[in-house]
Amino acid sequence: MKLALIGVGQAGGKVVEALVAYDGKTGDRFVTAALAVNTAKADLLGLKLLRPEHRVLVGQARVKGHGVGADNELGAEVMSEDVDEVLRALDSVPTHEVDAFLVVAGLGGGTGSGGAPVLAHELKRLYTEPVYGLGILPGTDEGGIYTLNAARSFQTFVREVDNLIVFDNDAWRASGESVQGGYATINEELARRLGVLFSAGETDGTDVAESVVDASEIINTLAGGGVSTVGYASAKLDRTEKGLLSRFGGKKREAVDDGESLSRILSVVRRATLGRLTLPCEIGGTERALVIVSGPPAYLSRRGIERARTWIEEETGTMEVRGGDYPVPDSDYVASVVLLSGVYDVPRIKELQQIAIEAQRSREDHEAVAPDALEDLLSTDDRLDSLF
Ligand SMILES: Nc1nc2c(ncn2[C@@H]2O[C@H](COP(=O)(O)OP(=O)(O)OP(=O)(O)O)[C@@H](O)[C@H]2O)c(=O)[nH]1
Repeated sequence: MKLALIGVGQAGGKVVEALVAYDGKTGDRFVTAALAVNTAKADLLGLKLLRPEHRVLVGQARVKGHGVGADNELGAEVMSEDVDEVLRALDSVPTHEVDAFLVVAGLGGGTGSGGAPVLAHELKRLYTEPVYGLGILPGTDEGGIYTLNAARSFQTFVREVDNLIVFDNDAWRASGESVQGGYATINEELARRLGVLFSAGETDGTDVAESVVDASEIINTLAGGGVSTVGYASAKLDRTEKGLLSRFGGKKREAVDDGESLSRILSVVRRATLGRLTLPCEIGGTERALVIVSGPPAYLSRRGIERARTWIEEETGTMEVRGGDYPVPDSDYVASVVLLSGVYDVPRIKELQQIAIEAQRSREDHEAVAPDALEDLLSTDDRLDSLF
Protein backbone atom coordinates (compact mmCIF):
# COMPACT_ATOMS: atom_id res chain seq x y z
CA MET A 1 0.00 0.00 0.00
CA LYS A 2 1.50 3.30 -1.08
CA LEU A 3 1.50 6.09 1.48
CA ALA A 4 2.23 9.79 1.58
CA LEU A 5 3.62 10.43 5.06
CA ILE A 6 3.37 13.84 6.69
CA GLY A 7 5.02 14.32 10.08
CA VAL A 8 3.89 17.36 12.07
CA GLY A 9 6.07 18.63 14.93
CA GLN A 10 9.29 17.12 16.18
CA ALA A 11 7.99 13.64 17.02
CA GLY A 12 6.07 13.57 13.73
CA GLY A 13 9.21 14.35 11.71
CA LYS A 14 11.35 11.80 13.54
CA VAL A 15 8.83 8.99 13.27
CA VAL A 16 8.34 9.72 9.55
CA GLU A 17 12.11 9.43 9.11
CA ALA A 18 12.09 6.11 11.00
CA LEU A 19 9.41 4.84 8.58
CA VAL A 20 11.41 6.09 5.57
CA ALA A 21 14.53 4.34 6.93
CA TYR A 22 12.61 1.08 7.44
CA ASP A 23 11.15 1.31 3.93
CA GLY A 24 14.60 1.90 2.40
CA LYS A 25 16.07 -1.03 4.30
CA THR A 26 13.38 -3.46 3.20
CA GLY A 27 13.19 -2.45 -0.47
CA ASP A 28 11.16 0.76 -0.85
CA ARG A 29 7.70 -0.68 -0.82
CA PHE A 30 5.24 1.62 0.89
CA VAL A 31 6.54 5.21 1.13
CA THR A 32 5.76 7.23 -2.00
CA ALA A 33 6.40 10.58 -0.39
CA ALA A 34 7.42 11.95 2.99
CA LEU A 35 7.15 15.49 4.37
CA ALA A 36 7.94 17.06 7.71
CA VAL A 37 6.12 20.18 8.89
CA ASN A 38 7.19 22.21 11.90
CA THR A 39 7.13 25.64 13.53
CA ALA A 40 10.68 25.08 14.82
CA LYS A 41 13.43 25.58 12.26
CA ALA A 42 16.04 23.74 14.35
CA ASP A 43 13.89 20.59 14.44
CA LEU A 44 13.60 20.58 10.65
CA LEU A 45 17.34 21.09 10.26
CA GLY A 46 17.94 18.17 12.65
CA LEU A 47 16.26 15.69 10.30
CA LYS A 48 18.61 13.44 8.36
CA LEU A 49 16.77 11.76 5.51
CA LEU A 50 14.14 14.08 4.09
CA ARG A 51 15.05 16.35 1.19
CA PRO A 52 15.08 20.12 2.00
CA GLU A 53 12.04 20.77 -0.22
CA HIS A 54 10.14 18.21 1.84
CA ARG A 55 10.68 20.14 5.10
CA VAL A 56 8.06 22.82 5.55
CA LEU A 57 8.38 25.61 8.10
CA VAL A 58 5.02 27.07 9.13
CA GLY A 59 4.10 29.95 11.43
CA GLN A 60 7.24 31.96 10.73
CA ALA A 61 5.35 35.25 10.96
CA ARG A 62 3.99 34.30 14.40
CA VAL A 63 6.79 32.39 16.15
CA LYS A 64 9.88 33.24 14.08
CA GLY A 65 10.93 29.63 13.64
CA HIS A 66 11.12 28.94 17.39
CA GLY A 67 8.24 26.49 17.87
CA VAL A 68 4.96 27.07 19.71
CA GLY A 69 6.19 25.94 23.14
CA ALA A 70 3.56 23.26 23.83
CA ASP A 71 0.68 25.67 23.08
CA ASN A 72 -1.49 23.46 20.90
CA GLU A 73 -4.15 26.10 20.32
CA LEU A 74 -1.40 28.21 18.74
CA GLY A 75 -0.22 25.11 16.85
CA ALA A 76 -3.72 24.73 15.38
CA GLU A 77 -3.98 28.43 14.47
CA VAL A 78 -0.61 28.50 12.77
CA MET A 79 -1.44 25.41 10.72
CA SER A 80 -4.77 26.92 9.63
CA GLU A 81 -3.01 30.08 8.50
CA ASP A 82 -0.15 28.34 6.65
CA VAL A 83 -1.71 25.09 5.47
CA ASP A 84 -1.25 26.25 1.85
CA GLU A 85 2.51 25.95 2.31
CA VAL A 86 2.07 22.27 3.14
CA LEU A 87 -0.31 21.70 0.25
CA ARG A 88 2.16 23.39 -2.10
CA ALA A 89 4.89 21.00 -0.97
CA LEU A 90 2.46 18.13 -1.66
CA ASP A 91 2.07 19.37 -5.24
CA SER A 92 5.43 17.83 -6.08
CA VAL A 93 4.19 14.46 -4.82
CA PRO A 94 2.57 12.07 -7.32
CA THR A 95 -0.61 11.81 -5.24
CA HIS A 96 -2.28 9.72 -7.98
CA GLU A 97 0.13 6.94 -6.98
CA VAL A 98 -0.83 7.20 -3.33
CA ASP A 99 -3.40 4.88 -1.69
CA ALA A 100 -3.66 6.91 1.52
CA PHE A 101 -2.17 9.73 3.58
CA LEU A 102 -0.72 9.16 7.04
CA VAL A 103 -0.42 12.25 9.27
CA VAL A 104 1.96 11.57 12.17
CA ALA A 105 2.27 13.64 15.37
CA GLY A 106 3.11 13.54 19.05
CA LEU A 107 -0.11 14.65 20.74
CA GLY A 108 1.46 16.07 23.90
CA GLY A 109 3.34 19.08 22.45
CA GLY A 110 2.07 22.11 20.54
CA THR A 111 2.86 21.98 16.83
CA GLY A 112 1.90 18.37 16.12
CA SER A 113 -0.88 18.24 18.70
CA GLY A 114 -2.65 21.30 17.34
CA GLY A 115 -1.50 21.16 13.72
CA ALA A 116 -2.10 17.51 12.80
CA PRO A 117 -5.93 17.58 13.15
CA VAL A 118 -6.10 20.82 11.13
CA LEU A 119 -3.96 19.35 8.36
CA ALA A 120 -5.96 16.10 8.32
CA HIS A 121 -9.17 18.11 7.96
CA GLU A 122 -7.75 19.98 4.98
CA LEU A 123 -6.43 16.78 3.29
CA LYS A 124 -9.82 15.12 3.64
CA ARG A 125 -11.46 18.13 2.05
CA LEU A 126 -9.12 18.06 -0.95
CA TYR A 127 -8.36 14.40 -1.66
CA THR A 128 -10.50 11.34 -2.16
CA GLU A 129 -7.89 8.95 -0.70
CA PRO A 130 -8.27 7.99 2.96
CA VAL A 131 -6.44 10.11 5.52
CA TYR A 132 -5.13 8.17 8.51
CA GLY A 133 -3.53 9.55 11.65
CA LEU A 134 -0.73 8.17 13.78
CA GLY A 135 -1.02 9.81 17.19
CA ILE A 136 1.64 9.37 19.87
CA LEU A 137 0.54 9.69 23.50
CA PRO A 138 3.01 11.29 25.94
CA GLY A 139 4.55 9.41 28.85
CA THR A 140 2.77 9.90 32.19
CA ASP A 141 5.96 11.46 33.59
CA GLU A 142 5.79 14.35 31.11
CA GLY A 143 3.37 16.39 33.22
CA GLY A 144 -0.14 17.83 33.19
CA ILE A 145 0.13 20.17 30.22
CA TYR A 146 1.27 17.32 27.94
CA THR A 147 -1.58 15.13 29.15
CA LEU A 148 -4.11 17.92 28.67
CA ASN A 149 -2.77 18.67 25.18
CA ALA A 150 -2.86 14.99 24.25
CA ALA A 151 -6.42 14.43 25.48
CA ARG A 152 -7.76 17.49 23.63
CA SER A 153 -5.83 16.68 20.45
CA PHE A 154 -6.84 13.00 20.58
CA GLN A 155 -10.55 13.73 20.58
CA THR A 156 -10.20 16.24 17.75
CA PHE A 157 -7.79 14.18 15.62
CA VAL A 158 -9.88 10.99 15.80
CA ARG A 159 -12.84 12.84 14.28
CA GLU A 160 -10.79 14.36 11.47
CA VAL A 161 -9.17 11.16 10.16
CA ASP A 162 -10.51 7.96 8.64
CA ASN A 163 -8.76 6.04 11.40
CA LEU A 164 -6.36 6.98 14.18
CA ILE A 165 -3.59 4.48 14.92
CA VAL A 166 -2.35 5.21 18.43
CA PHE A 167 1.07 4.63 19.95
CA ASP A 168 1.46 5.06 23.70
CA ASN A 169 4.97 6.15 24.67
CA ASP A 170 4.18 5.25 28.25
CA ALA A 171 3.66 1.58 27.49
CA TRP A 172 6.93 1.48 25.57
CA ARG A 173 9.29 3.01 28.05
CA ALA A 174 11.93 0.45 29.00
CA SER A 175 12.03 -0.04 32.76
CA GLY A 176 14.27 2.47 34.49
CA GLU A 177 14.71 4.48 31.31
CA SER A 178 13.10 7.84 30.60
CA VAL A 179 10.94 7.99 27.49
CA GLN A 180 13.26 10.61 26.00
CA GLY A 181 16.27 8.31 26.38
CA GLY A 182 14.62 5.58 24.40
CA TYR A 183 13.04 7.45 21.46
CA ALA A 184 15.36 6.02 18.80
CA THR A 185 14.57 2.44 19.84
CA ILE A 186 10.87 3.19 20.30
CA ASN A 187 10.67 4.78 16.83
CA GLU A 188 12.33 1.74 15.25
CA GLU A 189 9.85 -0.59 16.94
CA LEU A 190 6.97 1.56 15.74
CA ALA A 191 8.40 1.68 12.20
CA ARG A 192 8.75 -2.11 12.09
CA ARG A 193 5.10 -2.64 13.06
CA LEU A 194 3.70 -0.13 10.59
CA GLY A 195 6.29 -1.14 8.00
CA VAL A 196 5.17 -4.78 7.93
CA LEU A 197 1.52 -3.68 7.95
CA PHE A 198 1.72 -1.24 5.07
CA SER A 199 4.27 -3.05 2.92
CA ALA A 200 2.15 -6.21 3.09
CA GLY A 201 -0.10 -4.74 0.42
CA GLU A 202 2.89 -4.18 -1.85
CA THR A 203 4.24 -7.57 -2.85
CA ASP A 204 5.93 -7.31 -6.22
CA GLY A 205 4.41 -10.48 -7.66
CA THR A 206 7.64 -12.45 -7.97
CA ASP A 207 6.73 -14.59 -4.96
CA VAL A 208 3.09 -15.33 -5.33
CA ALA A 209 1.65 -15.73 -1.88
CA GLU A 210 -1.01 -18.28 -1.06
CA SER A 211 -3.43 -15.58 0.05
CA VAL A 212 -1.69 -12.28 -0.28
CA VAL A 213 -2.94 -9.27 1.64
CA ASP A 214 -3.67 -6.36 -0.64
CA ALA A 215 -4.13 -2.67 -0.02
CA SER A 216 -7.93 -2.90 -0.11
CA GLU A 217 -7.89 -5.28 2.87
CA ILE A 218 -5.89 -2.82 4.93
CA ILE A 219 -8.19 0.01 3.83
CA ASN A 220 -11.33 -1.99 4.64
CA THR A 221 -10.03 -2.90 8.08
CA LEU A 222 -9.33 0.75 8.83
CA ALA A 223 -12.61 1.92 7.24
CA GLY A 224 -15.34 2.73 9.70
CA GLY A 225 -13.06 4.98 11.68
CA GLY A 226 -12.19 5.01 15.35
CA VAL A 227 -8.98 4.05 17.06
CA SER A 228 -6.54 1.30 16.13
CA THR A 229 -3.71 -0.54 17.79
CA VAL A 230 -1.04 -2.80 16.32
CA GLY A 231 0.67 -5.91 17.71
CA TYR A 232 3.78 -7.67 16.44
CA ALA A 233 5.79 -10.80 17.19
CA SER A 234 8.36 -12.90 15.37
CA ALA A 235 10.04 -16.31 15.58
CA LYS A 236 13.51 -17.07 14.29
CA LEU A 237 13.68 -19.93 11.84
CA ASP A 238 16.35 -22.55 11.81
CA ARG A 239 17.01 -22.40 8.10
CA THR A 240 19.90 -24.80 8.09
CA GLU A 241 17.38 -26.82 6.11
CA LYS A 242 17.56 -24.04 3.49
CA GLY A 243 19.80 -26.42 1.60
CA LEU A 244 17.48 -29.38 2.03
CA LEU A 245 15.48 -29.02 -1.11
CA SER A 246 12.90 -31.45 -2.34
CA ARG A 247 11.73 -31.90 -5.90
CA PHE A 248 8.15 -30.76 -6.01
CA GLY A 249 6.13 -30.40 -9.21
CA GLY A 250 9.31 -30.24 -11.23
CA LYS A 251 10.57 -27.29 -9.15
CA LYS A 252 12.95 -27.26 -6.25
CA ARG A 253 11.30 -26.26 -2.98
CA GLU A 254 12.51 -25.93 0.56
CA ALA A 255 11.29 -28.97 2.53
CA VAL A 256 9.18 -27.68 5.40
CA ASP A 257 6.88 -29.55 7.76
CA ASP A 258 3.41 -27.97 7.41
CA GLY A 259 2.33 -29.04 10.92
CA GLU A 260 5.31 -27.25 12.42
CA SER A 261 4.64 -24.17 10.29
CA LEU A 262 1.03 -24.18 11.42
CA SER A 263 1.82 -24.24 15.12
CA ARG A 264 4.62 -21.68 14.66
CA ILE A 265 2.17 -19.29 12.99
CA LEU A 266 -0.46 -19.80 15.69
CA SER A 267 2.07 -19.11 18.40
CA VAL A 268 3.44 -15.97 16.70
CA VAL A 269 -0.06 -14.57 16.09
CA ARG A 270 -1.06 -15.22 19.72
CA ARG A 271 2.05 -13.42 20.97
CA ALA A 272 1.42 -10.50 18.60
CA THR A 273 -2.17 -10.13 19.82
CA LEU A 274 -1.73 -10.77 23.53
CA GLY A 275 1.68 -9.09 23.91
CA ARG A 276 2.44 -5.38 23.98
CA LEU A 277 0.21 -3.47 21.58
CA THR A 278 1.07 0.05 20.34
CA LEU A 279 -1.92 1.10 22.46
CA PRO A 280 -2.66 -1.42 25.21
CA CYS A 281 -6.38 -2.23 25.34
CA GLU A 282 -8.93 -4.94 26.04
CA ILE A 283 -9.01 -6.86 22.77
CA GLY A 284 -12.60 -8.03 23.44
CA GLY A 285 -13.66 -4.52 22.41
CA THR A 286 -12.57 -4.66 18.77
CA GLU A 287 -14.69 -4.01 15.70
CA ARG A 288 -12.40 -5.23 12.89
CA ALA A 289 -9.06 -6.99 12.68
CA LEU A 290 -6.38 -7.86 10.14
CA VAL A 291 -3.70 -10.50 10.64
CA ILE A 292 -0.64 -10.60 8.42
CA VAL A 293 1.97 -13.33 8.56
CA SER A 294 5.28 -12.68 6.84
CA GLY A 295 8.24 -14.91 6.15
CA PRO A 296 9.70 -17.19 3.47
CA PRO A 297 6.82 -18.53 1.29
CA ALA A 298 7.44 -22.19 2.21
CA TYR A 299 6.76 -21.39 5.88
CA LEU A 300 3.50 -19.51 5.31
CA SER A 301 1.10 -22.36 5.97
CA ARG A 302 -2.30 -21.43 4.63
CA ARG A 303 -3.99 -23.61 7.25
CA GLY A 304 -1.95 -21.85 9.92
CA ILE A 305 -3.14 -18.44 8.81
CA GLU A 306 -6.76 -19.65 8.63
CA ARG A 307 -6.51 -21.08 12.15
CA ALA A 308 -4.96 -17.85 13.41
CA ARG A 309 -7.79 -15.86 11.86
CA THR A 310 -10.38 -18.04 13.58
CA TRP A 311 -8.53 -17.68 16.88
CA ILE A 312 -8.63 -13.87 16.57
CA GLU A 313 -12.36 -14.04 15.82
CA GLU A 314 -12.90 -15.97 19.03
CA GLU A 315 -10.69 -13.68 21.13
CA THR A 316 -12.08 -10.40 19.84
CA GLY A 317 -15.67 -11.50 19.31
CA THR A 318 -15.77 -9.84 15.89
CA MET A 319 -16.58 -11.69 12.68
CA GLU A 320 -14.77 -9.10 10.59
CA VAL A 321 -11.26 -10.54 10.65
CA ARG A 322 -9.19 -10.41 7.48
CA GLY A 323 -5.97 -12.29 7.05
CA GLY A 324 -3.25 -13.13 4.63
CA ASP A 325 0.42 -13.50 4.04
CA TYR A 326 3.32 -11.38 3.00
CA PRO A 327 6.17 -13.40 1.51
CA VAL A 328 9.73 -12.30 2.28
CA PRO A 329 11.88 -15.02 0.65
CA ASP A 330 15.23 -14.18 2.23
CA SER A 331 13.97 -13.69 5.77
CA ASP A 332 15.08 -15.91 8.62
CA TYR A 333 11.93 -15.07 10.56
CA VAL A 334 8.24 -15.75 10.54
CA ALA A 335 6.57 -12.62 11.88
CA SER A 336 3.04 -11.44 12.42
CA VAL A 337 1.38 -8.06 12.58
CA VAL A 338 -2.11 -7.84 14.01
CA LEU A 339 -4.13 -4.68 13.41
CA LEU A 340 -7.07 -4.24 15.79
CA SER A 341 -9.28 -1.50 14.44
CA GLY A 342 -12.18 0.28 16.12
CA VAL A 343 -11.04 -0.63 19.63
CA TYR A 344 -13.28 0.89 22.28
CA ASP A 345 -12.29 -0.65 25.61
CA VAL A 346 -9.12 1.36 26.28
CA PRO A 347 -8.43 2.12 29.97
CA ARG A 348 -5.36 4.23 29.07
CA ILE A 349 -7.51 6.74 27.13
CA LYS A 350 -10.01 6.98 29.98
CA GLU A 351 -7.15 7.57 32.43
CA LEU A 352 -5.61 10.22 30.12
CA GLN A 353 -8.95 12.02 29.85
CA GLN A 354 -9.47 11.95 33.62
CA ILE A 355 -6.04 13.44 34.33
CA ALA A 356 -6.62 16.03 31.59
CA ILE A 357 -10.00 17.07 33.01
CA GLU A 358 -8.33 17.60 36.41
CA ALA A 359 -5.45 19.54 34.80
CA GLN A 360 -7.94 21.71 32.89
CA ARG A 361 -9.97 22.40 36.05
CA SER A 362 -6.91 23.33 38.08
CA ARG A 363 -5.71 25.58 35.25
CA GLU A 364 -9.09 27.37 35.20
CA ASP A 365 -9.06 27.74 39.01
CA HIS A 366 -5.56 29.09 38.82
CA GLU A 367 -6.43 31.55 36.06
CA ALA A 368 -9.47 32.74 38.06
CA VAL A 369 -7.44 33.59 41.18
CA ALA A 370 -4.25 34.78 39.46
CA PRO A 371 -5.32 38.43 38.79
CA ASP A 372 -6.44 38.90 42.42
CA ALA A 373 -3.28 37.22 43.68
CA LEU A 374 -1.15 39.65 41.66
CA GLU A 375 -3.19 42.60 42.97
CA ASP A 376 -2.58 41.35 46.53
CA LEU A 377 1.13 40.99 45.88
CA LEU A 378 1.46 44.52 44.47
CA SER A 379 -0.82 46.21 46.93
CA THR A 380 0.88 48.65 49.36
CA ASP A 381 -2.40 50.35 50.44
CA ASP A 382 -1.35 53.49 48.55
CA ARG A 383 1.74 53.95 50.69
CA LEU A 384 3.97 53.58 47.62
CA ASP A 385 3.54 55.57 44.37
CA SER A 386 4.01 53.94 40.97
CA LEU A 387 6.57 55.53 38.68
CA PHE A 388 3.96 56.55 36.09
N1 LIG B 1 7.68 8.08 20.03
C1 LIG B 1 8.24 9.29 20.05
N2 LIG B 1 7.67 10.28 20.75
C2 LIG B 1 8.26 11.48 20.76
C3 LIG B 1 9.47 11.74 20.07
N3 LIG B 1 9.82 13.05 20.28
C4 LIG B 1 8.86 13.57 21.08
N4 LIG B 1 7.91 12.63 21.38
C5 LIG B 1 6.62 12.79 22.10
O1 LIG B 1 5.89 13.78 21.41
C6 LIG B 1 5.35 14.73 22.29
C7 LIG B 1 5.32 16.05 21.57
O2 LIG B 1 6.59 16.56 21.42
P1 LIG B 1 7.13 17.28 20.13
O3 LIG B 1 6.81 16.51 18.91
O4 LIG B 1 8.57 17.54 20.44
O5 LIG B 1 6.31 18.65 20.11
P2 LIG B 1 5.98 19.54 18.85
O6 LIG B 1 4.79 19.01 18.15
O7 LIG B 1 7.21 19.74 18.02
O8 LIG B 1 5.49 20.92 19.53
P3 LIG B 1 6.31 22.16 20.14
O9 LIG B 1 7.70 21.66 20.46
O10 LIG B 1 5.51 22.51 21.34
O11 LIG B 1 6.29 23.21 19.10
C8 LIG B 1 6.21 14.63 23.53
O12 LIG B 1 5.40 14.81 24.63
C9 LIG B 1 6.73 13.21 23.53
O13 LIG B 1 5.87 12.37 24.24
C10 LIG B 1 10.05 10.67 19.32
O14 LIG B 1 11.09 10.77 18.65
N5 LIG B 1 9.39 9.48 19.35
